[in-house]
Amino acid sequence: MRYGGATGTLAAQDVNLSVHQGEFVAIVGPSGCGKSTLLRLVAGLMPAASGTALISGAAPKATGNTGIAFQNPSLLLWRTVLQNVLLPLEVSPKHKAAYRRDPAPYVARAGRLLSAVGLGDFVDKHPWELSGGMQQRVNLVRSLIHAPDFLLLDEPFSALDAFTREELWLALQALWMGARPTVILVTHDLREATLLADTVYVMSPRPGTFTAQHEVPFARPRTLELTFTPEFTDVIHDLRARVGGLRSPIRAEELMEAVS
Ligand SMILES: Nc1ncnc2c1ncn2[C@@H]1O[C@H](COP(=O)(O)OP(=O)(O)OP(=O)(O)O)[C@@H](O)[C@H]1O
Repeated sequence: MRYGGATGTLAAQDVNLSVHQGEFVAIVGPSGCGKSTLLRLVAGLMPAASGTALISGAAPKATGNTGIAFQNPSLLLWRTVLQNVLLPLEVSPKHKAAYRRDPAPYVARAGRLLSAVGLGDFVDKHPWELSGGMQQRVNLVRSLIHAPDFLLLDEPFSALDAFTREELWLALQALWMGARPTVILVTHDLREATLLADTVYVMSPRPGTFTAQHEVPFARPRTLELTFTPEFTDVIHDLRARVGGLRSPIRAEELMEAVS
């Protein structure tokens, strides 16, 4: 994928990824390496300069039952929280007819999901009345409202405090174990990737390509306690070495000189 024409930024190159139905994949890598670009291609939001993304053998848009929660919540300011969450149902080929006929079961599901993420009292608020972390939770719920078969998540927990984030990890794990959607999660958090994923892929700096693939060996359901065990931290250290070796270093001394 290249942005801005033939001489523009080459964001991702030679990216080959096969995800099995029901698999949970996490993608980690240094900032700006092309992770979000890959998700946009898989979501069918833009065409690749070369190569293809296929979901069950078809172009991404044709599948119609994908849930997307990207980094910036992009909620519609004039709609309430509930109306924002219900938005995918207005366009989902699988659900829009049933939703128009009888919205009540969908509204009930939205209410349950919002309560589950601690937003039960905010259904009638507008996005500008919410904190950044609350908006991110609405964004996540919106991606789940139509019970997607395929879920694309781009740092969906990044604006949350550590405790809420951990709770939502467990909620997402429970949801995945129940409904078994296929998930691609982009994250900077190696603990999050290792807790949630079957397979963690490491991306190189831009132009991004996969440099390592790590199968996570732990049985589910995985607990937060697991993340503090030596076996788990061994995996984190291994991933950290692979990602850390790829990052462009931040030079603390130069930074201090520059600001002084
Ligand atoms: N719309 C765009 N137009 C031009 N260049 C872009 C655009 N979007 C992304 N890029 C460039 O493509 C490269 C990859 O960006 P991308 O957002 O995919 O990275 P990322 O790995 O998701 O980064 P981060 O982890 O910091 O969110 C970056 O160099 C970025 O500047």
